[in-house]
Amino acid sequence: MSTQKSSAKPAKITTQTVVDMKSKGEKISMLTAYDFTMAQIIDQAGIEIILVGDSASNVMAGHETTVPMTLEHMIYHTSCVVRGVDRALVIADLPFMSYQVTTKEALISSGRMMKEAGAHAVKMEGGKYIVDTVKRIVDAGIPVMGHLGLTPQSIYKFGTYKVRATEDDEADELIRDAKLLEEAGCFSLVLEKIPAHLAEKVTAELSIPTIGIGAGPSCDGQVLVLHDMLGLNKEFNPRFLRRYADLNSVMTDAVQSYIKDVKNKDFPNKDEQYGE
Ligand SMILES: Nc1nc(=O)c2c([nH]1)NC[C@@H]1CN(c3ccc(C(=O)N[C@@H](CCC(=O)O)C(=O)O)cc3)CN21
Ligand SMILES: CC(C)C(=O)C(=O)O
Ligand SMILES: [Mg+2]
Repeated sequence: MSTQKSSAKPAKITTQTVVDMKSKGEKISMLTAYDFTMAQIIDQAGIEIILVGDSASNVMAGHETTVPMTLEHMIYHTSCVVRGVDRALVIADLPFMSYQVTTKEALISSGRMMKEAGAHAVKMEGGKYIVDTVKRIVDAGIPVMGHLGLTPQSIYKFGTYKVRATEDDEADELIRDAKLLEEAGCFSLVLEKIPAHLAEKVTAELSIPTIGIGAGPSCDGQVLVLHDMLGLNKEFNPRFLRRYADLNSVMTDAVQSYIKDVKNKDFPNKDEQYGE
């Protein structure tokens, strides 16, 4: 009989774990979460990385873009997620304008995310112009995930959410940025909505893992917004999205059954009330 306890939990996932997964050729799974309950479910389901995305701006707060998201709100969402997590690596997006103005501000924002929220790492969008900032944050002991390609915080600069780096000069710039971010100390890199062959090239040229969203199958891992892949969200239909459930219909049916039972006086019944 094995001496290993069958109830033993897998080792906690660290940034080194995900870097090692790339060398072993094991794919990395990542999903977003913004609250305790959802984080607990996906952590227990076995997800390796939970991203507290600034997509909370869209999914939680109902904004059109991620631009209005604040550091205070990201700290709140991240602290909720951290309380639900036992083994996954929790990475928090730094919101727009909490890291771009000065390196000092980026350090303060990252430090608050670690100390007040309990994040294990931070993520920030951008290439060349943030590499010095990334270096300082990594030097301070905070792991950083990069994010290139479609960078939603720059939507007002680009004007669309179209696929990025389809032209050679843009693709070359993305490859240069990816290498700079790796040299600056990023432990991993999100590639969003870029051609699959470009993501394949970046993935082959880097020793840190790439996590793709709309970046094809060659990335070392994949990420989706939880509410999108659960089918909670009916309006968002990009080509890269695969829905694994239709929770919108499940919830609508449940709520309509409840309304019907209340109207028909079928709820509550004898067992669902108190006698005294
Ligand atoms: N719910 C949700 N899911 C996400 O994946 C997500 C967010 N919110 N918010 C932050 C960013 C924004 N992201 C986006 C936004 C739009 C497209 C997109 O493909 N939109 C259109 C095409 C737009 C165009 O071609 O101009 C589409 O076809 O769905 C993709 C990723 C990814 N992130
Ligand atoms: C889509 C992922 C990569 C993200 O940045 C977010 O959810 O905010
Ligand atoms: Mg984001």
